[in-house]
Amino acid sequence: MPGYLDNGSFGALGCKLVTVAPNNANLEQPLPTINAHIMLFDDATGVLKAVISGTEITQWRTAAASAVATKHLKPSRKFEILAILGAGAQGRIHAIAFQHFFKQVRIWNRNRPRAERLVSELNQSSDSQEFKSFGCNRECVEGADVIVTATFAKEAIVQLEWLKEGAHVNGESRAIKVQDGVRVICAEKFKTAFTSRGYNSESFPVGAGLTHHSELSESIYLRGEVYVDHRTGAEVELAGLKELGVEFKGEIGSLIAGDLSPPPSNRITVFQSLGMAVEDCAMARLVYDLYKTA
Ligand SMILES: NC(=O)C1=CN([C@@H]2O[C@H](COP(=O)(O)OP(=O)(O)OC[C@H]3O[C@@H](n4cnc5c(N)ncnc54)[C@H](OP(=O)(O)O)[C@@H]3O)[C@@H](O)[C@H]2O)C=CC1
Ligand SMILES: O=C([O-])C1=[NH+]CCC1
Repeated sequence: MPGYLDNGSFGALGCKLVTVAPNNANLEQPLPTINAHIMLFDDATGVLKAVISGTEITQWRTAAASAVATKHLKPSRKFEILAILGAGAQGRIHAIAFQHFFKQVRIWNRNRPRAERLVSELNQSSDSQEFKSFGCNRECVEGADVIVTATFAKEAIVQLEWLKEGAHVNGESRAIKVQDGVRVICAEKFKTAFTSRGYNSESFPVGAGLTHHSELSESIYLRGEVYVDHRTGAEVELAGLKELGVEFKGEIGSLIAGDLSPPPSNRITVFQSLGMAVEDCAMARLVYDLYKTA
């Protein structure tokens, strides 16, 4: 993921290399599923300045982007309940980052003991918020003001009729349309991981029109007001949604810049996050500057 932040005093030129290996969580000694490194270059000379671990940066900057999207899409709403689907790395960091704006944080995970472990960890470190694990995704979502989906589910795990009026959803998983003929060459050991995500050929994953509509039901995208982080990326990576007739209302950056107004507060809103390289570049630059002044 190459990126360039064109800013005189806070410029950053970088490239993140990121791998996704969903089976890492099942290892005897579990490893993060998403591992990353960021190469940070001098933005004037192009000289390499640092190679920075990007695993935690990816976790935090993704939750930060969702928080900013939530704030700008729902500027006047008072929140009480947050529902997080997925108790992996993203679920955990979203809970930590969002907790102060909610009275109750609900966490659902396909494998419930993992949600219970996370809830127990979070309750120990907080005395004001209530963290609660849920065994049923519907119960977790119903009544929530804000929902975060952070799983590798290939079927919808949130339905439109479960959402209350004015709810906001941060969808982390990409809705990928793999184009016909596209092939990703991957190591033998990752084949199981791809199979478990719905790809089913010897040469993984073969596109052949495969549409991965991610975690939200199509009706949520069709009835909600859908915003993205990066329109150009969304046109490609969310091509399957566009074909369904989903309209991307705009980028979160345009709301922040004041070029767009937030939708009426009673509308269901969706931030479909793709992840942007400039987010990683900005974070790498911050880390680098802190390191140099420490
Ligand atoms: N938009 C962005 O910028 C970014 C998006 N992401 C996305 O966020 C998501 C989570 O990533 P991360 O937290 O790092 O991954 P983790 O491996 O740490 O967590 C994965 C989570 O997904 C759950 N899960 C896996 N398969 C399924 C399934 N078929 N149905 C329901 N739940 C499932 C796991 O549950 P269990 O414990 O039961 O296995 C676990 O809760 C991924 O889709 C990833 O691509 C990640 C980084 C950046
Ligand atoms: O933006 C990102 O780094 C990622 N998005 C999905 C997996 C990793």
